[in-house]
Amino acid sequence: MTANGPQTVASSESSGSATDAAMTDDAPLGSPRVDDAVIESRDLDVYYGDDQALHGINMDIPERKVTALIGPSGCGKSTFLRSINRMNDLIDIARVDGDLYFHGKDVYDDDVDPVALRRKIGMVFQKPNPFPKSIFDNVAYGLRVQGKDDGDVEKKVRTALERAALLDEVEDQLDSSGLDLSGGQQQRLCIARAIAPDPEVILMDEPASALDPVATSKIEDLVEELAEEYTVVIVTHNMQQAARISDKTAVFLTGGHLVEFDDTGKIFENPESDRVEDYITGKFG
Ligand SMILES: Nc1ncnc2c1ncn2[C@@H]1O[C@H](COP(=O)(O)OP(=O)(O)OP(=O)(O)O)[C@@H](O)[C@H]1O
Repeated sequence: MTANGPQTVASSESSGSATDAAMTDDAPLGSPRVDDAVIESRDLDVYYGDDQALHGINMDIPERKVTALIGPSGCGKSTFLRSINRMNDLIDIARVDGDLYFHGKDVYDDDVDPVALRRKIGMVFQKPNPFPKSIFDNVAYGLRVQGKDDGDVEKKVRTALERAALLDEVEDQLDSSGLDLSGGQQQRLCIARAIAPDPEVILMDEPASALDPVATSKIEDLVEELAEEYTVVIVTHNMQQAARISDKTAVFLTGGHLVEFDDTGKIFENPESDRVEDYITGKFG
């Protein structure tokens, strides 16, 4: 990853239609654009009915790094996350304007199949939500939908469980219900389910907030390991967690504005924005 200096713009062949919006007054401080971006958001607005939840979001998400989205409740972190793999399509009143590129292709183009997109950009939710099926069948689910044959499924299920740091704990009980696992194990099962179809990006919406400290620490270790193979975007309320595990941090503030986006060390040690500093130091939010 090559970060640009504050308020600078790297040329991006993959998003030739994008404007230099990062240079406008609304541009976030820091480095909204990076050279090895896999996801590029350009002037992204999201509305729920008449209410605008996100305003002109410009952000490049680097490949195989952890990008954390932080900010006070209701500032639009989850909305932005759901925009990336079009989960907002499932909310009737949600509407998206602007551009969201994945490898240079706008995911909102008419010819993009959202289901295929979500195989490339998987998601893990706040509350572990295994299907009422066996551990094996939970992880195999997406592969079977893709029509993989049984031998392939078996191998990929084991690989996914291993990558999710769960295989050792469940190897002898793959036929038991996923619902019988502990909360932390269930969340790792959901991570295995998300990575089994071989996505490139994993979106995580507060994946550890329902877990105890030990389970949280396992998920944090796992997130860092996953970034060796996947691009990870994680929403968290926990600033220490963002500081510990992410490479880049985006700070959203009230009203749905991205105020600052930069290397995590910079955001936490020397943010450009006074509002971000106040938020980080707990003066509000
Ligand atoms: N399904 C929805 N229908 C209508 N409004 C919504 C919907 N989801 C979110 N919103 C509104 O959009 C704004 C942003 O919400 P969002 O959940 O994205 O924020 P957030 O930063 O993730 O909050 P939190 O940290 O509390 O999860 C809020 O005003 C919220 O009320």
